[in-house]
Amino acid sequence: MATSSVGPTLVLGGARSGKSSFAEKRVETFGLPMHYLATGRAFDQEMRERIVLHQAARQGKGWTTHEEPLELVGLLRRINDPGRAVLIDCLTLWVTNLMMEERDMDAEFAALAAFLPEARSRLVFVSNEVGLGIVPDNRMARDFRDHSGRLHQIVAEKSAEVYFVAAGLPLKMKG
Ligand SMILES: Nc1nc2c(ncn2[C@@H]2O[C@H](COP(=O)(O)OP(=O)(O)OP(=O)(O)O)[C@@H](O)[C@H]2O)c(=O)[nH]1
Repeated sequence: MATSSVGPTLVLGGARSGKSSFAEKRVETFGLPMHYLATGRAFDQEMRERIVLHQAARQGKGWTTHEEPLELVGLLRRINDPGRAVLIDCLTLWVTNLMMEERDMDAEFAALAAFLPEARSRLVFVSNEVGLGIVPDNRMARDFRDHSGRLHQIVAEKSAEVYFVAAGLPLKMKG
């Protein structure tokens, strides 16, 4: 089975850094049917409003939306096709959701790492860089920071391109 000749892209950045819109524009340049894989969950009114705004921003631009908070690898496998671009927004919320469900993080990350070399779709992952501040004072936040950092290293190692976005400006770190 043919794999995409272009490896994944990873786009990291802080909250409201512009990482998602940079990633969306990147996907639009591929000239492929565009799939948006949302890992976010509308757990409160604020998040519901944010999601509605994101959906409105994508409206009419040819995106197909998939909502999958947990089974990221399963969905990526189901829509795996060299004629598609898939934007995964975002890994951070996937980590949050896995932690809430007390999933085996090592097993989940290993499954993603195993899938990436077989990926046929053109993949762009978005994630929050959460490790730059002071050490969080509670265990769960420290675990979240550590899981996110580990996952970023795994995905970056398998990616063809890695960007860091700050203040709307992308810095290319790999590729
Ligand atoms: N369930 C669901 N979630 C969505 C949808 N569209 C966007 N989202 C989620 O909204 C999240 C982004 O929310 P924001 O808080 O506005 O983004 P941000 O990280 O602060 O901002 P940027 O730095 O610009 O990315 C993404 O991680 C998605 O998972 C959708 O159609 N359905």
